[in-house]
Amino acid sequence: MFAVLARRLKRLSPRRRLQLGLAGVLVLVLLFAFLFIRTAAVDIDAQSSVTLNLRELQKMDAEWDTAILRAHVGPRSSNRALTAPLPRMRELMERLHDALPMNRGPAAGAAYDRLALAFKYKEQLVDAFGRRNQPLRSALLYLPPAVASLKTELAGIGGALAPARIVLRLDASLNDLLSQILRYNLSPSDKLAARIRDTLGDIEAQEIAFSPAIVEAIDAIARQSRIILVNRPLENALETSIAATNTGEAMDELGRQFDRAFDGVLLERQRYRGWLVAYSAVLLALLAWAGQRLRRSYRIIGEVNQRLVAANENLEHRVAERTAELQAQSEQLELLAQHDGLTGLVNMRQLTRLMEHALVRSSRRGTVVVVMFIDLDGFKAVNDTWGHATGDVVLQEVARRVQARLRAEDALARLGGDEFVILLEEVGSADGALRVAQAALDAIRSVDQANGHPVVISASIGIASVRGREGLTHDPEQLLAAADKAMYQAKQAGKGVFVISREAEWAPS
Ligand SMILES: Nc1nc2c(ncn2[C@@H]2O[C@H](COP(=O)(O)OP(=O)(O)OP(=O)(O)O)[C@@H](O)[C@H]2O)c(=O)[nH]1
Repeated sequence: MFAVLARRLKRLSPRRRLQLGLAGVLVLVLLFAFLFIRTAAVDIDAQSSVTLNLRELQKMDAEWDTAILRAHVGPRSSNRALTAPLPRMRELMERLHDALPMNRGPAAGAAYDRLALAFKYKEQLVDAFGRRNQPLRSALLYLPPAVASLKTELAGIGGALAPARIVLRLDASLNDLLSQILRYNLSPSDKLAARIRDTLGDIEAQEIAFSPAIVEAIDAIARQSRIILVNRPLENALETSIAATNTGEAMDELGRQFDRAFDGVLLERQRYRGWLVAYSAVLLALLAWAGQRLRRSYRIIGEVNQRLVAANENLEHRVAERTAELQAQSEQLELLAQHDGLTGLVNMRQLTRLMEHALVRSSRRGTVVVVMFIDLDGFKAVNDTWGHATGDVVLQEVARRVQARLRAEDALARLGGDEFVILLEEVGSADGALRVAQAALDAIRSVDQANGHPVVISASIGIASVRGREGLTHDPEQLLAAADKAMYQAKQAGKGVFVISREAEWAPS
């Protein structure tokens, strides 16, 4: 699969590959961020806060129950003890409500709703309980001392005015009432209530025999007794209902739901941690693979680079060789361009250049430049008799022998065919020039055989010269033309001689 992927990637343009690479890196980073956030997404503080709130609520609820019990059985009533915890409990309920989103699913919400309903109901019941408890506590506190006080009164002046039988009966009824009320307070029942009512009726029936003060005391005792009769069972019923609200169980359920949610989050975090470890391992493997590819690429680049350097050195070597060859060829061409191929003498082009330089030098130094135009005599006959090859040998031999008679600084050129030119510089006198002409003539005449064939040749030589500044007024063509003209005169004079141009100039003797 990797190979197929790599092949497909290779087919893409570099720009597209770069875009894909960047997108890949982005996906890897996002995936890493997602996994990391999932593993870190456990707010331990929030969880602790929920647990603490719930515990505090449970504690306050238990204390509330204790306060209710105290109000129920205790001697005094305290409505404040029943209502004081309510604001804090409401606040805790609010906090738990705010923490509900930490749960997933509807179970925690339902448990919270049940608890809220139970609390609301319990609050109403406690409110009603408080309203009943107040007069009941007062009556219960009132009754024993009131009965004792009345009894004392009956034993004193208040009883002295009434018949002793009635006083005794009222005293006994009061004793019954007190014990019945106390029993009723502990365990109310309809039967006991009926007996208390009977006792009360009996007591009230005897009022007529007593003073108004005693009547008033009896009425007050009867009133308080009836309050106890009415409120005791109601209060008991309210307390039973309060106990039945079962807020404790509702809180336990809500606590279980929160614990389950927290456990779920913890499990999820462990699962994502596992994913994160696996992801990191894959990422490391990818990085190792990329590193290996990179190393391989560098190695290939290094090898290619070495080969390029070697090829470059080879190329430089070949270029140097080729340049040297071209240089040699160029020099050869230059040589060919300046020399006559048959005799190796300088040609017309080079002769012209040599003459230009010689004329400049003579004008500067005031010396004489001499040009001798040589045309062979009888050469055609050699060609015609012995062939062109033999004619060539004659030309080469003429060149060699004339050259041998000249100074190193003198020049001998072949213009073509059987025409040669001698260039002399710094010629002291006309005699000197004539000696050279004679030597050349002798050298040419000395060629008497070629290729084993007998040959007879001579030469007609025309001599021209120019001196000092005059040289500047002459160019090579003029000087050569003057020599050529003189050579023509030599031909006309019968060949085998040399003629000096009439314009020739010589150094003053
Ligand atoms: N072998 C040979 N012959 C050449 C060459 N160049 C020219 N020739 C021949 O040289 C001869 C020159 O002719 P001419 O100068 O009239 O011959 P000549 O017998 O010396 O006659 P004059 O100059 O009138 O005395 C011709 O036959 C040309 O064909 C060459 O390079 N080699």
